[in-house]
Amino acid sequence: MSVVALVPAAGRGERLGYGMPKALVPVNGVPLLTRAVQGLFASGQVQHVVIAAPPSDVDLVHTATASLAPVGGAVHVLSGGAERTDSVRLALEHALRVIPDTSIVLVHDAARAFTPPEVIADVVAAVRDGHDAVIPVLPVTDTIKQVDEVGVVVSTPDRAGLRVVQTPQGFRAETLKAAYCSGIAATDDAGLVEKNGGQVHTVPGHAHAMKITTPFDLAVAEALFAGGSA
Ligand SMILES: Nc1ccn([C@@H]2O[C@H](COP(=O)(O)OP(=O)(O)OP(=O)(O)O)[C@@H](O)[C@H]2O)c(=O)n1
Ligand SMILES: C[C@](O)(CO)[C@H](O)COP(=O)(O)O
Repeated sequence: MSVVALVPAAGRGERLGYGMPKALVPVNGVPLLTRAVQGLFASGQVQHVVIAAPPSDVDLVHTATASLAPVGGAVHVLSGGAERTDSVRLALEHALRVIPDTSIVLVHDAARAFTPPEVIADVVAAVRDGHDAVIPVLPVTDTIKQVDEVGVVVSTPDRAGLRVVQTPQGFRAETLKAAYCSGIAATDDAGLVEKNGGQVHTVPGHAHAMKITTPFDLAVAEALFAGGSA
């Protein structure tokens, strides 16, 4: 039975503004996507990685990542979609078609390139333990306000019950397939499972699993990972 990681990597990276697709942006010489795939395989739990690549760079991504797979595993590359959810859907369909023994599916943003392999292994372990859907989370450290359309505060939710959500998000393959067949929308994959009536379990995330979104995030990553690792 295979653990397959889907890696949505087709975003344009407009908020980063680097002038190339964000997944290909190097941090200290190594592209974010390469780092993300290396982390998945370093967890020791993942056999196959399916990358939804920027449509203009499918061949380049294939060449850059093919050799990262361990013996018995493989990296698959396809063209991503217009939105993140389209990219994940395409990668999931590909995985279920070409890797028939897929039992556990991870969905992991290329933009979370520095996620520690231990977090990835913890997510897989929790799915193996019987949870249908598992997400890594961190506590919220700022006070959060809900505001209306003109910026006036409406309420202050109790942050004790709030969590920041990271990836990889892990699923029983059948659970994720059912969620994507439901036709509902959400900003993360576990949100689809939740809206489809499923239960989502949490495990501790890690600060290094931050999503590289802005130039500030990139500068933090370059400083933290200068010379290899923090
Ligand atoms: N059509 C898309 C959009 C996003 N992603 C991926 O989803 C992850 C999370 O998206 P985000 O960090 O928001 O990336 P971008 O969409 O590239 O960012 P921006 O909104 O700034 O353009 C990234 O790994 C990104 O490559 C994708 O595969 N396909
Ligand atoms: C999946 C995700 O990374 C969890 O935090 C996040 O929802 C992706 O957000 P995006 O900015 O819409 O890509």
